[in-house]
Amino acid sequence: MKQESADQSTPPPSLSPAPSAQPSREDGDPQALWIFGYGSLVWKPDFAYSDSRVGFVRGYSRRFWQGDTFHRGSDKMPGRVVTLLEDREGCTWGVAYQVRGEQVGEALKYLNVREAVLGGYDTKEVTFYPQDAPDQPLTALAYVATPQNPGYLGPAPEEVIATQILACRGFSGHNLEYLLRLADFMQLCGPQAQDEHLEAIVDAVGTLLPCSYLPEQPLALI
Ligand SMILES: N[C@@H](CCC(=O)N[C@@H](CS)C(=O)NCC(=O)O)C(=O)O
Repeated sequence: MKQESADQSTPPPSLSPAPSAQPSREDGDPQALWIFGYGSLVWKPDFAYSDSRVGFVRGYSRRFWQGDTFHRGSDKMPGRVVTLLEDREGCTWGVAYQVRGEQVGEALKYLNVREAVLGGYDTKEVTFYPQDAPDQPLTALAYVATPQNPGYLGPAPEEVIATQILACRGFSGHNLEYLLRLADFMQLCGPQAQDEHLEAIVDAVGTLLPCSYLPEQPLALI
């Protein structure tokens, strides 16, 4: 699933902040960039940033349809991680991180390895709506695994996805941790943030692990 690393140390021209899409910046930093996270980036960005906002993107649904043979799985037992599926009715909650100045190149260089080279993700421009100011949308960069990438697994019944998640681990930890940290984030976002696909997989995990207790309250993992 490894991809040739493209030179992604500078943002695509289309992401040069358009004045209408970006709040005014005190220092007029032309290199400021927003990066939208909706999977592990939600709890583990692992790059320096200047600001972060909880919010959502419209027109996409989150799905555990990307295979992962490095972070949460292996070549023999690929784990499942999330990608975005274009869906006119879809809405996906996550976190947008603002990187500025030298942070931009450092973040893009790091994410190119973590997401593109190791994860099979491509970059895509999305419109992000901050939870606290949905009338002031931001242009952001998202990492999306398309069906054309070699690690793409595609749709499967949530029970099958849960079974796969329970059986896999990789260099970043168990696939179940990935699922539960994302579920925790969604619980913290509040009742307006729903993700039926994620909830169905967590429920299926609870059914498959009758001995385990999945608390109603967030696990406070993040
Ligand atoms: N691009 C999505 C998904 C990112 C994601 O989960 N990528 C995997 C790569 S396959 C990763 O970084 N995993 C690190 C981990 O599982 O701790 C996001 O914005 O969060």
